[in-house]
Amino acid sequence: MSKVLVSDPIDQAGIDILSQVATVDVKTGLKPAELIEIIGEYDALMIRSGTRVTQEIIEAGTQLKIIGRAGVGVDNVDVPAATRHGIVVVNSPEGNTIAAAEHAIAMMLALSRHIPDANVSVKKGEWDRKTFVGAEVYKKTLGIVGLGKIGSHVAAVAKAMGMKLLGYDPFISTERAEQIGCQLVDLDLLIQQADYITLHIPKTSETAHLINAKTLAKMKPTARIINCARGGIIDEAALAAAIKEGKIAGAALDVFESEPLAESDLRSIGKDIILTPHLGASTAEAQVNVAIDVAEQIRDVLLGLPARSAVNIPGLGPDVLEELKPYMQLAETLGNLVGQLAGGRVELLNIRLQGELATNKSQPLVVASLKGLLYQALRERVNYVNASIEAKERGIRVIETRDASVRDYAGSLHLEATGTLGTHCVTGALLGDKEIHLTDVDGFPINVPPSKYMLFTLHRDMPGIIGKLGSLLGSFNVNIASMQVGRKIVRGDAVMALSIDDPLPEGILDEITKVPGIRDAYTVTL
Ligand SMILES: NC(=O)c1ccc[n+]([C@@H]2O[C@H](COP(=O)([O-])OP(=O)(O)OC[C@H]3O[C@@H](n4cnc5c(N)ncnc54)[C@H](O)[C@@H]3O)[C@@H](O)[C@H]2O)c1
Ligand SMILES: O=C(O)CC[C@@H](O)C(=O)O
Repeated sequence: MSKVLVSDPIDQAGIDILSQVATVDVKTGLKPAELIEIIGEYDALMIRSGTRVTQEIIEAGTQLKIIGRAGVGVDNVDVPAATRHGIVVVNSPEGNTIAAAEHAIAMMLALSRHIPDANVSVKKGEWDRKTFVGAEVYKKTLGIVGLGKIGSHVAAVAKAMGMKLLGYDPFISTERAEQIGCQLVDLDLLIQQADYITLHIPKTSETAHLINAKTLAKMKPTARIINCARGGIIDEAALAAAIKEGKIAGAALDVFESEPLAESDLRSIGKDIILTPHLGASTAEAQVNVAIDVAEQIRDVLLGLPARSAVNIPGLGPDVLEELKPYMQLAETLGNLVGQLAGGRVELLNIRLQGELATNKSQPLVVASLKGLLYQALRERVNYVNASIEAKERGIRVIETRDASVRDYAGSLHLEATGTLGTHCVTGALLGDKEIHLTDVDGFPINVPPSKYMLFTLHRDMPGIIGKLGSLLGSFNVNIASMQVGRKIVRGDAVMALSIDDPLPEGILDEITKVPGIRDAYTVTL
């Protein structure tokens, strides 16, 4: 049975799902060295934002197949290192969207009305109504930086409260911004005009210290800024100074450059700053959502199925996966077959998407073909995550082409592998949308489903040859399950495709090629 380590607090709903397929150990608060020591036993690691999954941990996780982040941000995982090791990294892109958006709105209102400090004051026995005079958000301008999932929900709620919306997001269109009800502007204008600024962007090299002493100096003295996205997008020292010097009116922060927040000037600011300990996703609902979302993906991957939100499998979102799943299996089978026919070291793989497949996304099919091609060399170590990297490292060049005019089948895939021992090609299609059929081998038309053990011969189409091959196989106790000949012209060259019940015994291939008329023979295991 597989083993899963849960190293941050995760809702029980997720643990229950994992327990269906694995032994689950919940060990929270581990130090990096403790995690390194035990990670080698586990097939999967499930985390929230508390565990930092470094390259060292990934290298120690020799059995790891998947890292599941119960949340959105994967900045606490070394994703490139996971990719190099063929480990799938999944997240829950939408499970905590509402929770994070509502936290940002709550922060904005709490900051405007000084609710946290007023609450503390009353609890201390005071009745001070002067100190806590606030500001309304109605008719004020909210500048939203990042109009993705959370930013869009913040926009909808803020609009309903009568706020005017400005948005900055270089990756969305004006039309999308209009749909959200935001006027798309550049960052400078947003910073200068907004009464409230809320950040909903990832932390990247471009967004690190996006809000700094210079940008803070351009804000209105009455402006308030909210960060429920990622620590480090705001320069904390510059922010503390700007509030203390009255350059801006206040800030509400849920995330920090370093978490937990250590000694910081931010703590010494009174009612004009609100600090929460990374609570954006901490609602009962969001924790159930993300735990279920990620646990289901870990379960699926441990069962050998694909994950729907893998961040390091390019182009393989749930919609694409649903549509292409049967074709991915076809691509993998053809890759495996053509790799074995080519033998030696493959240097070039030509992938042609034919018929209706020509209009589909090609990247997942390329990845699946490469996974199949590399299977003989790498076995279980190659997967959808690292197939492209492994191929690149082996110097395998990939060419993709499309031909919508091929209409023999609704959609078909043609793979041609050129290597040190020559060139071979195979074509396959799906029958009834599911069943894989080989429809061409080395240019000869056939129509056979692939089987685990197969034998292909290239021979002259002449009387008696099938009988001779059958007798030879019989003398080695090899049972033929099915056989088909593909030829272009009568008594010309032909291909024979045989499904056999067991692997071919050692030495028999040489005997087969000695049969008069048989030029070549290949055995494959699929
Ligand atoms: N505080 C929390 O607990 C909590 C919870 C959930 C998410 N988050 C964080 O919130 C952020 C937003 O999450 P989301 O789900 O909305 O992500 P998302 O991917 O849906 O949206 C992010 C948006 O930012 C935009 N963007 C990227 N780089 C930008 C840049 N340089 N300038 C302006 N816009 C840029 C993207 O185009 C995208 O539209 C992430 O950092 C996520 O980790 C925090
Ligand atoms: O795990 C958490 O509570 C925080 C999650 C949040 O930062 C996220 O990116 O989804």
